[in-house]
Amino acid sequence: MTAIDQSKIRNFCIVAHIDHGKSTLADRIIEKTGLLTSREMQAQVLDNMDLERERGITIKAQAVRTVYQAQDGEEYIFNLIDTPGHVDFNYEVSRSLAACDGAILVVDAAQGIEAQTLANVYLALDHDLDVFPVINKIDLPSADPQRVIEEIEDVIGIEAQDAPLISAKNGIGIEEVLEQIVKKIPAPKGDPTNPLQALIFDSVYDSYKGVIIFCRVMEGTVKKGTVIRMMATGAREEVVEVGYFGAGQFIPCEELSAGMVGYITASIKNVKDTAVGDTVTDDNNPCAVPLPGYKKVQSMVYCGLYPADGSKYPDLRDALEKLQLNDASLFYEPETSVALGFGFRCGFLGLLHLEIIQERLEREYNLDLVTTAPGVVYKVHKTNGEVIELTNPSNLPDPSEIEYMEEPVVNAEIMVTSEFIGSIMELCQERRGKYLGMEYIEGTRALLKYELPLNEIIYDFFDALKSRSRGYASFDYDLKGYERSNLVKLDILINREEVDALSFIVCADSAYERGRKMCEKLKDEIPRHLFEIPIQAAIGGKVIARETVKAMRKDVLAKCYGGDITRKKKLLEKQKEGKKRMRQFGNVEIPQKAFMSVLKLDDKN
Ligand SMILES: Nc1nc2c(ncn2[C@@H]2O[C@H](COP(=O)(O)OP(=O)(O)OP(=O)(O)O)[C@@H](O)[C@H]2O)c(=O)[nH]1
Repeated sequence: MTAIDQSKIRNFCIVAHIDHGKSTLADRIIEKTGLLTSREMQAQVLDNMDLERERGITIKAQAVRTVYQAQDGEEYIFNLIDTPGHVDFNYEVSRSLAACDGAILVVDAAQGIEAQTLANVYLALDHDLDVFPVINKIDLPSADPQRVIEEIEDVIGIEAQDAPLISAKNGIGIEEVLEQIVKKIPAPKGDPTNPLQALIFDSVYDSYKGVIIFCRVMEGTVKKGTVIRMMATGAREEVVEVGYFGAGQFIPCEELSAGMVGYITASIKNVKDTAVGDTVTDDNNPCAVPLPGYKKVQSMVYCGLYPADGSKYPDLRDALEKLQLNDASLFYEPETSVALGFGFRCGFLGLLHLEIIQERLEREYNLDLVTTAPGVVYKVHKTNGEVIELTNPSNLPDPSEIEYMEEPVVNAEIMVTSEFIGSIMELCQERRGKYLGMEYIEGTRALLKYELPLNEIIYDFFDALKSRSRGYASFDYDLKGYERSNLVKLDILINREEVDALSFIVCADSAYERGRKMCEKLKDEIPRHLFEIPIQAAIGGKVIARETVKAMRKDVLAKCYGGDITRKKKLLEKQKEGKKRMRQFGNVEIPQKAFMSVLKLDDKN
């Protein structure tokens, strides 16, 4: 097969605020375009595809190739690269954008620009992508496309007068979007005869093929037999297959050359070797420098994961190992807790990432988990000059050994309608936010800029934001760096014994308040026992708050007058079920929910 004409390739992504219709538009684009160019059809690549179909690969690809027959009579290859839609994955988003030459900006015709629209579009413009807007959901009665066009021009400053007005849901205006992709997104550049330089923007593990690298070739050519080297990780392997992904399957091809997007397999065993953002080069003819922008992923949020049933520890270890095969940003190491026994300290990109992993462990691996409160990474500067990165509050050195501590802070942008500005500012203030400024957009909405400590937003900030703005606020943030702060460790004592898994780090100014609320929460969560249970919050041995769970005999059958044995059985079963989720600590049983209770302390929620 002869090389593909670079001028007929378009590499792009779709950026949008959540729910503005990105996935629906992507589906429509794929639906209205073909799988192969007419020349490829004759070459019978389809034989290879059946093989893939038999194996039933169901990996969701980060990049889909389709072929569009344009109005100028030419065939264009579209590579649609997916970008994750959540701030937790901002780095992955930036690498996906770096693999594109242009972006479609989808904006909801009724809602207009939102915080994520701005964050994503600025990210795309930062990567020098050509961005063109599309107004979606024009079928909605509340749609006001003209207002949204003006908003895009005023706020973002890009031309929007000829933006296609579409309904992705009803398939209206899609043809115009396809034509604009051809006209407004530039063809890729790069020389196929240069040394290989390809950007990894995603990789997935397949038990049969090994790691499948999704990449954009910037310079040079890669084919079966090329010995490739990942420049940052140093991994080296011979290429087994190259190809692209289309119509739900992997389609092998002869080579990937400059400007193309596709996949490479090379019997690599671990996604850790193929880090997102790394550069693939030819080991025998390497490029001079790697592509810019590579960053090692860093966990932002840590928590302890423990099996509810201690005997399931090996199962949890196996499950984490399997998940990590496919998720290089998941970190874990064994730890022990006095309260919870053997488990793991795990690191995540953010709370959403944590929730996804927790959910997968529970659903796919059938594990009952106890999760300790998530926390951020603190930097502890000790008096002897040593700096510790603290991921588990229990490991905090003795206060006499601490010179000072630092915590991560973020730059946050909150978009909100004017009537809620007051209550959102109040919320940011409560969360130790530093006000940076405010911009009005279209008169009725404002973009608030705050600097906030990360540990104030990983808990219930998003929920609080939503409830205080009746769902109207949207939010985006970026890690800024570390700042010195007056922090203390708050310990919780139940029945006069410290429960290490409940300790957390908190700003000294709000320690009293947090301690009090925490005790109140725990009082509600911990069931009554045969004896009285004091719940105390303490800093460095000094008790600052106390609640008591009164003694009571718990008789679940008390409600069952009459002799309905099935009903009794059901209740006893239910109680047994509840038991599994409890942790025995000393004489006290603590339900799993209690360990997460530090998360929801906002009164106004
Ligand atoms: N009325 C109307 N609804 C639409 C249109 N396009 C998408 N939707 C709906 O809007 C919702 C969100 O659409 P998605 O395509 O999932 O949005 P998204 O931006 O991909 O959202 P995330 O995947 O959550 O980031 C879905 O319920 C769609 O059915 C449209 O043109 N008109």
